[in-house]
Amino acid sequence: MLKIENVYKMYNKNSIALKNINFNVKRGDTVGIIGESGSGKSSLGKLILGLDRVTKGKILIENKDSSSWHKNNLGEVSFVFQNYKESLNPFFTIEESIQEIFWKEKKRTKSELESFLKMINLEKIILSRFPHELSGGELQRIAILRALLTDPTLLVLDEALNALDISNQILITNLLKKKKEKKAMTTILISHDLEIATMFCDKLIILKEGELIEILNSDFLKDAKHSYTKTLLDAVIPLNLD
Ligand SMILES: Nc1ncnc2c1ncn2[C@@H]1O[C@H](COP(=O)(O)OP(=O)(O)OP(=O)(O)O)[C@@H](O)[C@H]1O
Repeated sequence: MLKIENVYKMYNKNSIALKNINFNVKRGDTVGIIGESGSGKSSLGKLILGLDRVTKGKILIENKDSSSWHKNNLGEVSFVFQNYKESLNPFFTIEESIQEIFWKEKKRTKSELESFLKMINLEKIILSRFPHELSGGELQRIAILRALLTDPTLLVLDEALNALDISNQILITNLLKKKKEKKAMTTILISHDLEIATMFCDKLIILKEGELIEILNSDFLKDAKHSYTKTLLDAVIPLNLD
């Protein structure tokens, strides 16, 4: 469903954020984009979402250019960015922010809203609160819930699990897995947290200084060839047991 072909991104003459990136993602796959700070992860995420233009190359979603795809299929692409705190209107209660998702449809009942909150381990009391009255982890779960309620075909999560404690990370990844199975939702998880990425993703795209240095199947992490990938993986999984 997603094809990244010879993609380059330059913000100015002297800095190349992405160099010749090539990979494909199948419908329903969960792919992690991994790399250290400044390696180009968010740049790639924005290009996939059609929020920014490639300098060279092509990004196709369902064979349509990513920049036009999301305009024609509004609602099918969803994302949660690292600045999730700004993703909610500060003047809306959490109830209003969730109802906003259904502006084209009938408003959801209180008990439906409560069951949505239950899925992300939040109490109904949250509904009447404003974003500034929630913790970072609570806000992040609301941002993910809102993204999922749009029923996306493609979900891009940019460092969207990092304010969650481990039990909520597991809860959210299980919720995402269910959605993936039910709707064949494709998920791109941008993260520097290799542990969560190896747990959750089918495939890992490793970026270093704007270059794709390795594509790894999560079931075969031991096949990592690049020394940088091995060092990264060694920090979370002892690979040298055999
Ligand atoms: N709008 C922009 N204008 C100019 N340079 C940019 C812009 N956005 C990103 N860059 C530069 O492009 C490079 C890649 O940035 P990017 O945000 O994609 O990295 P990242 O891997 O997501 O980093 P982090 O993990 O810190 O969020 C960096 O050198 C960054 O300074």
